[in-house]
Amino acid sequence: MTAALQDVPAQDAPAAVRVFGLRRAYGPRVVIDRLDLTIRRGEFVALLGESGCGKTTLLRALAGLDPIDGGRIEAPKRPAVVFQEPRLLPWDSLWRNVALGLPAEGAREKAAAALAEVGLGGRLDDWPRNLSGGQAQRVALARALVQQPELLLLDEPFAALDALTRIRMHVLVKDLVARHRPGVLLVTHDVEEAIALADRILVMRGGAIAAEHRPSVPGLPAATRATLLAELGVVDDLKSA
Ligand SMILES: Nc1ncnc2c1ncn2[C@@H]1O[C@H](COP(=O)(O)OP(=O)(O)OP(=O)(O)O)[C@@H](O)[C@H]1O
Repeated sequence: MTAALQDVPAQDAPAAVRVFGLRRAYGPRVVIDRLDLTIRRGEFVALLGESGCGKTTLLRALAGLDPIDGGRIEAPKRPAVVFQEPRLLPWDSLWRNVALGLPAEGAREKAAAALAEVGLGGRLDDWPRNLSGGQAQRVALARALVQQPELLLLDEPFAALDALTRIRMHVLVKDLVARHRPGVLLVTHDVEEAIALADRILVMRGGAIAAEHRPSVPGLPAATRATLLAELGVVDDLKSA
């Protein structure tokens, strides 16, 4: 990821992923249906939607973890993924967990730099069992970032953390994304989290992107908690939100 990208407005940045007419079905049940989506480098996109609407299915398809049944996904590079659970290998030290999949030469140095970026620079030779939930998630983030991804996929990575740790992680992730400029797709159930982090909030319904909000662009409709809750069907209409 180049420093020059810092200066490129998000709408002109190269695409981290483009999705055209995506379709994914489990047997007769069509979960994703003609879904289009572009995420640009440096753009932080949050994906909200009712439970079971297909958010994780979309993320796993983008990650290349599951097959697709139609349409096209164009990503210049393999995306990195952080899940709700850190998924660290208990028998490997922290630096080896981060360096997993890197060429051996320079792996420890790269892992050390990534761990330093998430505030765990002194813990290279420590073990996953000695970490708190928040620290383990930091290692998972370091493991994703060390790949220098152009697209970072986050599947409810903060959902299992306590409220204060979650806020600390928000600050950290925002900072890391500002520095490395991957495109980000964050799947979350947390409307406040989406508003706090995202440049663009997408609402998924009926297998596709049903609505889009931009919390921070002056002159455009604000993505407020109320509009998003109404969009998600949590409240009946905007007046009662
Ligand atoms: N491997 C599978 N086989 C069959 N059906 C599946 C499979 N995985 C997911 N589904 C179904 O596909 C639909 C979408 O699931 P998915 O996990 O993508 O939703 P989600 O929006 O991420 O849900 P949540 O917010 O609860 O995590 C659900 O109805 C689910 O039951």
